[in-house]
Amino acid sequence: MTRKPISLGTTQDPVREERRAQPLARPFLFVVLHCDQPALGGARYCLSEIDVVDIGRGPERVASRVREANTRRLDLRLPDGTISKTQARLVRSGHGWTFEDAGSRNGSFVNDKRVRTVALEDGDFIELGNVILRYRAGLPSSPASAGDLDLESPAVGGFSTLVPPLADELDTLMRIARAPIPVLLLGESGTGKEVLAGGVHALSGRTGPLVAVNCGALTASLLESQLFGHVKGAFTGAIRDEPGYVRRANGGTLFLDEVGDLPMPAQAALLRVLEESEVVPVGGTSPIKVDLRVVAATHKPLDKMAIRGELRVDLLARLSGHRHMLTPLRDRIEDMGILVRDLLRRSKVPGAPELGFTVEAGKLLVQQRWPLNIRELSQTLGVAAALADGPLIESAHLESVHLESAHLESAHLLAPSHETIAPPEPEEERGTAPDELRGRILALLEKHRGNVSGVARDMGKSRVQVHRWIQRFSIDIDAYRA
Ligand SMILES: Nc1ncnc2c1ncn2[C@@H]1O[C@H](COP(=O)(O)OP(=O)(O)OP(=O)(O)O)[C@@H](O)[C@H]1O
Repeated sequence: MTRKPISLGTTQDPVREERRAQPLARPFLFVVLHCDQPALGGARYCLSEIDVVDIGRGPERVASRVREANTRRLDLRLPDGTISKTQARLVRSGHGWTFEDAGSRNGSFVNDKRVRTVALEDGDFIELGNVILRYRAGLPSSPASAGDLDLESPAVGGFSTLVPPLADELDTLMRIARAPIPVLLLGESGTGKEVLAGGVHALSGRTGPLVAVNCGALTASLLESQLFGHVKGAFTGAIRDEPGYVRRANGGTLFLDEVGDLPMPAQAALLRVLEESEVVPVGGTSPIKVDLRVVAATHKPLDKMAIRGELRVDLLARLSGHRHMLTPLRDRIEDMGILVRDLLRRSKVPGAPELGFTVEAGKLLVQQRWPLNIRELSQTLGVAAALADGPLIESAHLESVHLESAHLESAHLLAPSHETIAPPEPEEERGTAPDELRGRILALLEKHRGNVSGVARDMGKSRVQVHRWIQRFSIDIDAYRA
């Protein structure tokens, strides 16, 4: 009988070996955004094996690596009529890179300044025609994430990124997703934890449903019934059997959203389920087995909460099979093109033309710090798309970005950083509580019969700002126009 050789961990499998390799800091060039054609998404090119990058106009975005004598050249073609055939060149100089305009028709800009030759610094934005590129001097990347990547089409739930260190973390999460390991998603509000929870479920191969529980909304008196269900007649009003969240997720994924808001009694109850994999419905007598995969998410600092006694340490340990920290949008600006493409597609009215941006508006998008992350970007684009008069969104349509982000940013810098991973909730208007502000807007909409310009005038605010508030407070404006 022949025996298969047993792997001792020192495998010859090149894919595994590659994944194990330590990340190295490598230079990258990103195509961040085609302002007038955001549907083109973005791309990244690793510069570590390259001496020169030539950039110019072409029929489509395509990069080819060529070796000529002793020079390793990357030729990058961009589909933009305002870019010259020979637009610009990046040349390796010592440990860094120099940008050179090649005498282009419309000029080249680095960080908003027209340039001929300039030594590039980490994070510099390069503007060529309608295309915004970015140079990063040294991003940690494994051999797998150091490859060139052109992302024209989206990937499953939240797993798309051009940024190498994020790609490595998401690759780990994708592999974890297929095992029944509990996953804890941490990150600021609006970074996409819920979207990623959906992605983890989709990749898990589990055939049951994804059931989301908003932990902050569990009520103490109904807790057991909400989680574990009840039998008919268990209490007044229990007119039929109810399975509850946990049993509904049987064979699928239980998503514990805002797990940092879980009341103490619920923590004990959940811990029991996770340890024993069975529940007893309220009014029931025997335990029922459940097959669960748990994904939890929060923007709160759970470790600190556990130290302060606000979260049970044993529950935290149970939830933390694999921890994944989501990156704030400001630290993955290179993904702006692929995010904008997906968000615009989602808010597109059927039959309406594809929207793009003027270069000025595109620059605003990549220069903001987005304290409320992808949610804020999504809302901003929703309003801008509604306000755009033609095929291009202009800076004026993104006006609220200047106002609110700057406002929140200063609030964030002053906030005590130990209380939350996230920036604080937005101040609606200085000195105004959200309910009060909502009431004021409703009264003015009534007065002006749904005319937003009238409301804006009375409040001394821009129309864009009022539209944002209307969207945030879920006000049905048509009801006032009738
Ligand atoms: N990768 C993505 N691509 C496109 N849209 C995204 C992505 N990630 C998040 N979004 C959008 O951003 C918004 C916020 O996402 P989500 O609710 O998942 O964030 P969150 O981190 O769970 O927020 P919170 O902590 O406030 O609950 C949603 O509208 C979502 O559709």
